[in-house]
Amino acid sequence: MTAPRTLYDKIWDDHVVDTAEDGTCLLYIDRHLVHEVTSPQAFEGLRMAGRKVRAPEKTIAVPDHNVPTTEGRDTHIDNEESRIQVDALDKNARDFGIHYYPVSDVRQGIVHIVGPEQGWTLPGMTVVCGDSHTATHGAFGSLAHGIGTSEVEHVLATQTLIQKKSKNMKVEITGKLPPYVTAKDITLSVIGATGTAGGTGYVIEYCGEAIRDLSMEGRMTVCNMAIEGGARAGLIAPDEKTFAYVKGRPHAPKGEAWDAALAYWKTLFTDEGAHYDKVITIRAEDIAPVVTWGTSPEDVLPITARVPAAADFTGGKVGAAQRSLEYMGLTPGEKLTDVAIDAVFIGSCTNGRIEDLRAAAAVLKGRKLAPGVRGMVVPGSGLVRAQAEQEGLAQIFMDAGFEWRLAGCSMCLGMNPDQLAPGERCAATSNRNFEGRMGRGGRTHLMSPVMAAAAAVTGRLTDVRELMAETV
Ligand SMILES: CC(C)[C@H](C(=O)O)[C@@H](O)C(=O)O
Ligand code: SF4
Repeated sequence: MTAPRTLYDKIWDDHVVDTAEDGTCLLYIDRHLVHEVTSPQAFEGLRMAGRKVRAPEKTIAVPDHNVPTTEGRDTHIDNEESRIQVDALDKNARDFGIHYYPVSDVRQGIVHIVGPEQGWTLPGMTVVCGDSHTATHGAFGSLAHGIGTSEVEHVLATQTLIQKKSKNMKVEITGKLPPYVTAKDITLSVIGATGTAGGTGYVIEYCGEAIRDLSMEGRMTVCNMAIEGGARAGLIAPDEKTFAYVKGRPHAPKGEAWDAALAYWKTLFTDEGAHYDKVITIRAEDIAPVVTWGTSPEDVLPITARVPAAADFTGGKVGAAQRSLEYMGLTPGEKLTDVAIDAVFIGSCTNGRIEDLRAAAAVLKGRKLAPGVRGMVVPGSGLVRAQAEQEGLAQIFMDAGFEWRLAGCSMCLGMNPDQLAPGERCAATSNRNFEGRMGRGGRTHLMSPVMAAAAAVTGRLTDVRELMAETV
């Protein structure tokens, strides 16, 4: 009998090619996702060394960060730096013969939305990308994490990665989520409880009834933010929902290969009695719709709370809270629901999938954006966009006064024309509220799609449960 193993242990063991004396391993990589920002030097390195991409059939590229989300971007991008990066990806994809979804392709979108959608992300795989939110793919029970540009080159050239194993952490969410409390509230609440360094050195496995109850899209939202809690990766054991989601996707196995894959995937769970180095348990019933008030994703509070004072904190956090409050332009003691907003952003790899858009549209149906508030909905991929149009969601957003955009990272980070003006305050469904993240001087409050939609209607941070208790 082998010792009981965690899900992470199993995936790790199945990918080790070689182990050095100090425990460092060479891991085989099953999928390498590539975007325009972190790949140009890596491809340049290959060119200079006269090397090829080792496994072009396992390498998938898509431009997402720098692309404008308005029409015309397939023929021209105004910003020179963005244009150079997108053009370089076009050329590298062609020259090295990897899979590619250019902006003109309806399948283009945010890399972490495209991978699962196209069936590139499968249970039990190792998935890497030069991007921290690669953690998203862990929702399938795959070991997925971000890598740096020199590692991107290493994976391109060898299809392997040098890694040290992390420790195991279990985050269990017991019980059932209350109404209007979502996957986003789970993941933000976990970070609120553990802090942005709480997961440092760990791979988190999320489990428990509330996680099992989530759809695949909700599970992706949870794993997406594992990195915001400092973890190397987030994982959820695959189950029938996972298999149903994957089945029939363009790059999922078919026929006998499917049966063989399924038999393996069913072994991907943590054995009874396996050891976790750290365990955190949260009751789903205790999770409220939350928003962030500060400039770190750990600055999380229930929407029913008031803006904290720096003095409420201890140690280094006192100064950090003071700076956050100043940057965010907030007054201690003010009710969060009294904080007025200027903009609403619905999108990103955290919450830019079809279920997110359905949830936001259900709140916005028959309602309008508050006067003076600008709203933008940016689907996570061209296919999500097409689906939302077909279901009539796009019309609901436009009727409410939102701009309906093309797919990309958009406002989530200020690398493209979608940005906040200095001082503008935004209710956002993305994952980072850092200073200047959405544009210089811009202020970001992170929340779920239903909470962002509720804020859009009232023009201030809002408890979606109260809004939905009113009749339209
Ligand atoms: C640009 C990219 C390297 C970056 C990341 O790694 O996460 C971005 O996606 C982000 O969300 O900040
Ligand atoms: S949507 Fe935001 S978080 Fe996700 S990859 Fe793009 S920039 Fe990073």
